[in-house]
This record gives sequence, C-alpha cells and structure tokens, in this order.
Amino acid sequence: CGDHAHDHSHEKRAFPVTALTPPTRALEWGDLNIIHTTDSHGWLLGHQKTSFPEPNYSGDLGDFASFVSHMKQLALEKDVDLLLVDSGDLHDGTGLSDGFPPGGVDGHESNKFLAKLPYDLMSIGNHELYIYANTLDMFQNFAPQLKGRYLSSNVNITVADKHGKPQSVPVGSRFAKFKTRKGRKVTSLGVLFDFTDNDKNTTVQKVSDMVQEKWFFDAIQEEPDLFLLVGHMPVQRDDWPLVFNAVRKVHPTTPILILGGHSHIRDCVQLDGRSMSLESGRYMETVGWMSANLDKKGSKKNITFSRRYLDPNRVTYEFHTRTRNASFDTSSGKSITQGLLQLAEKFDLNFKFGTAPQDFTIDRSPFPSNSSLLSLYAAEAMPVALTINNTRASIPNIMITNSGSQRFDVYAGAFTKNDQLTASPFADSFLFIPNITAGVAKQVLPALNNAGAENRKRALEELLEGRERELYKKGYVDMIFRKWLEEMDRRDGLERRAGQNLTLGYVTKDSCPGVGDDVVHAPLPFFETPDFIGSNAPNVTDDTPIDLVFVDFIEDQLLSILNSLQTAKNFTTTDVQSYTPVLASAVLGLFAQKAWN
Ligand SMILES: Nc1ccn([C@@H]2O[C@H](COP(=O)(O)O)[C@@H](O)[C@H]2O)c(=O)n1
Repeated sequence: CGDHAHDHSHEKRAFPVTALTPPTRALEWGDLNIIHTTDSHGWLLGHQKTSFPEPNYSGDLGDFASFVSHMKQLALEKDVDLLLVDSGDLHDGTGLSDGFPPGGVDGHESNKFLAKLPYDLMSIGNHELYIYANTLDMFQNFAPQLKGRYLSSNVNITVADKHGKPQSVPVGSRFAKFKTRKGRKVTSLGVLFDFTDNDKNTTVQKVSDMVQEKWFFDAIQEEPDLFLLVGHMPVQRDDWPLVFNAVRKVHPTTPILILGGHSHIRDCVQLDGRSMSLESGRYMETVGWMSANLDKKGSKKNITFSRRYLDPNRVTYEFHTRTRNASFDTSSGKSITQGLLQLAEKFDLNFKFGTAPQDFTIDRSPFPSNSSLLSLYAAEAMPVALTINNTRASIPNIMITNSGSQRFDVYAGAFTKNDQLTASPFADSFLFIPNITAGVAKQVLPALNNAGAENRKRALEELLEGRERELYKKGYVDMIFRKWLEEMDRRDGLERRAGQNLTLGYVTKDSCPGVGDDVVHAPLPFFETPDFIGSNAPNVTDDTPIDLVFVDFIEDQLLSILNSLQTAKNFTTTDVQSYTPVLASAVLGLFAQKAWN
C-alpha cells in the first residue's frame, strides 16, 4: 500500500491501525452525481474490529459527513450536481440504534445523527415498520427534518387526527419534486417492496396498486429532467420494472435513475439505455456512487453512466477527495463522531459480558461447527440463557429460532453490549407449547428446513413463487445475500485468497459495464447454512412430553409445520405461552456472562 494507506490514525477514537488498500481509480464524475447509502441498520460508528474485512468499513458517520462535504466542494468546483440519497432500514443492527434504555424508542437517538447529513432524499425501509412506535417516531420526529424529502410512496401510518379519529396518512411524502443546484428538475418517489410483516396501524400498499393511483399518475405527468426513484427494494427480481414501465409509458426517453436496497448486496442493472439502477450493500460496508452525463431532452441516445462501490474508510474518502489525514476532518464530521461516541457511552455499549475465546461466524464457518455462530447460539447460548430463573428449566425442551435472527459475526476478544446487539439485534420474545411429544417435536426443525431447502433448490429466478414468495414479503432476503456471497467465493475465491496478496472483502459481479468495486479484494470463504436452527434434542423417548420453544418471529411458520406433522390436535396461537422474559437480543450476553468469564 502507498503511504496514504498507513496514514489513517485518528485521535477521535480507537481506530484500526491495519493498513488498508487504497483505491487506484478516480471516480468518474458526470453532470449529475449521486452518493448512495442503504440498509445502514445503525452502523454509524463504523466497523471497529481489526480482522479483515472489517477495517475496510471502519469509517464512521462523522468521516462520511466530512467525505460528503469535500465531495460537495468538488462538485462546486466542477460545476456539476451532487445528490445524497438513502434507501432505508435505519433501525435494527447495532447498540447505537437498539441499545436504548427502557422507555426509549429504537433508532430515535442514532437517527438524529443521520439527520445532520445533507441528505437530498431518503426512503422508508421494512425495519422502520416492524414496531409501530418506531414508525411513529419516523413520522413525528425524523421525516419532518427532511422537509418533504423523506419518501414513503406506498407506506402509511394510522394516527389520531385532531378530533381523535384514526386516519391513515403517509409516513413521509408520497413524492418530491425539486430542482438541483444546477437547476435540473427532479421528480422522486420512495417505494417499499410488497412487505407484509409490518405492525398494526401501518400500511404497505402493493407496488402494483401504487402505480394505478391517481396521485401517482398526476405526479409523473409533468416531464422533469430526470426521475430519481429511491426505494427499499432490490434492483433485480422485484417490482422496480412496474414503476419504471409506468413512468416509461408516459416519458419514453426521460432519464430514470433508481437507487434500491433491502437485499444487502452490491448490484447494478440497466433497464434501458437511458436508465441505471444501483444497490449499495448494507451496514455501512458500501457507499454507492452513480454518475450520469445527461443529454438534451428528447434525445434517444444511450446515456453515459458510471457506478462504483466504495469501501467506507478514511483511506477511500481521502483518496477521492484529494485530502490527507490532517485536512480531511470537517468540524461537523468531528462533532458527529464525538456525539456518537457520547451516545455509545450513554447506552453503556462498552459493557463487557465476557471474552469470546475465538471468532464465531455466520457464513464463513461450516454448520454445524465449533466456529459457527449459528451453532453457538442454537446449541449452547439459547439453552443457557432461556432457562435462567425459569420454572420450566427442568422440563426437557427443543428451542428453535430463525438463522436470520443472527445478523453479524462475533469476534474473539471482549464481548460487549454493542457486540451482543450487532450479532443479535432483534428484541423478539420466546414462546412455547407444552406437552408436545418428543417424537413430534424432533421433526419440527428438519421439517422447517426441508421446506426452506426445497425452495432453495429452485433457480433464483423462481424466488418469488409459492412459500418463498410469502417469506420474501415478510422481509426474508437472506437467501439473496447468501447466494451473492456464495457466487463470489465459488467464482475464484480459492485462487484469490491464495495467490494475489489481496485483502478480504467484497468481489462484485453485477450487470453493468466495467468493474464496480473501488478496491480489488479476495472474497470470504462461504458455507451454506440452514434457514432455521435449534438446540440439540433431549435424550428422551419419543412419547415423552416436552416443551417446544420458539422465537415469536417464526410463530406462523412453526404452527403450520407442527400441524402438518401430526393430526392429534390443530395448534393455534391460543396454545402458545410465553417461555421467558429473556429477549432474543439478550441471549448471547447472558450466555457470555456464564461461559466466557
Ligand atoms: N423481529 C425481527 C425482524 C427481522 N428479523 C430477521 O430480519 C430479516 C429481515 O431483515 P432485512 O434487513 O433483510 O430486511 C427477516 O427475514 C428475519 O430474518 C428477525 O429475525 N426478527
């Protein structure tokens, strides 16, 4: 690496001193440029672990704010437009969003820092809708700060009107029309995929219905210089074509720029020669870049676009803004970092539960194995944590959860409250059905996984079919992310890791021309994992009545599988009881206190 790569120490916080590979290619600027984030899930202090690929993503939101500010200055010097856009999922993922004290609201504090950035447009994600209080907070406190640019074209919240009567209103704005600094007229929408697992008193309209609405038709009638369609929806194999075609029907040649999200991958596709769609990963592991050279109205020629996936760290940021460590930080950037560190302290995120003896990974370890986080959670942590102070502890049980509940690897060393919440952020409850015979209970986990596996065998193109379609609508896209990781490993993972002195990171192959990744990496090893994981079955005879324990997030699926496995009784929600007050997000901490001290 060049000298630049080593010059990234930071007096603001403990910063990984690992040498990072700097980019080698300048960004291609057009006359309209976009910096894109999506699925940040609370990762605002960046990735702080020192083993690769984590240092690639070590830039925090303060660093990002400084980067944006320098890029805005470059845009002024080049006399071009630069917009900042986000595609949603601000909640659920780290202690900054989820480590709030009792009585708080998820994301309320962390979102205040995002609101300090000069976002031109943001759109709502499914994680803003699992819990009504979070949606209400977005409606009352977050959206107003975006002044009409927080978009929820097909998402409503029900609130009391001034007479106390319930009314369903958009969480943000249905659409936005504005002019860029260079005077370009932009029409924007903010679309969420057909999500069905949203909380009561929030509404998600199907995309196919949204494009039939009169407001939609009216909003797209006038021809802008470009349509900027933002949304929490993957850029491939989802409903963007419905929105794209509806616009194209009225405006056959107007440039359409799409910024998507949700499946956590880096992806790009062009629906025609005058359009580009970009998706920029997850967890602040990617900052997306799109540029376009817009030509005259009515032109039918292909537009020249570029796209790039940046690794968000100070080396990347300094390279592209032609700054050095001493000149990079802006006062606003520094105060955002400071504020986030204070929030981490206020939420006690450095509280240490124990010391993890080794790394435990989700996709990088075989399942089951001693280094699999899924094995650790299911076979060791749940049985310990869920039976603490539990009167049912002595009754044999099987405990089941969804593997998607584990969101991030655990690294060797201090295991803190923040590590607990990054690995397992969801405050899901554990339920149980008593007196299920062991013979039946033992079949539930394999049956859940077989249903998943059958669907996995299908081609990805058939993803939106049958049972998988239902899961997809509930927000289940782990499969797409895993397939993406698997493909990059299968392509040339072994060779890249062995030979070329490359650091670990994402290796993207998308459908747009040229190379998308800003820095060349070797991909991580990948292993298949099941959709559902469970504790080891107890050593009892098949006719022994046991407790069937499961996380509430999978209640519907579990009941339907249980009813398919036996005919003695049709189990419904009335047969389900609370097993423990311990939440899914607390399991690893409780386990660590017992096992890792
Ligand atoms: N209460 C919850 C909510 C979500 N999950 C898991 O997250 C997945 C959706 O997250 P995306 O970032 O992909 O939108 C969902 O499929 C579940 O795996 C959960 O476990 N509990």
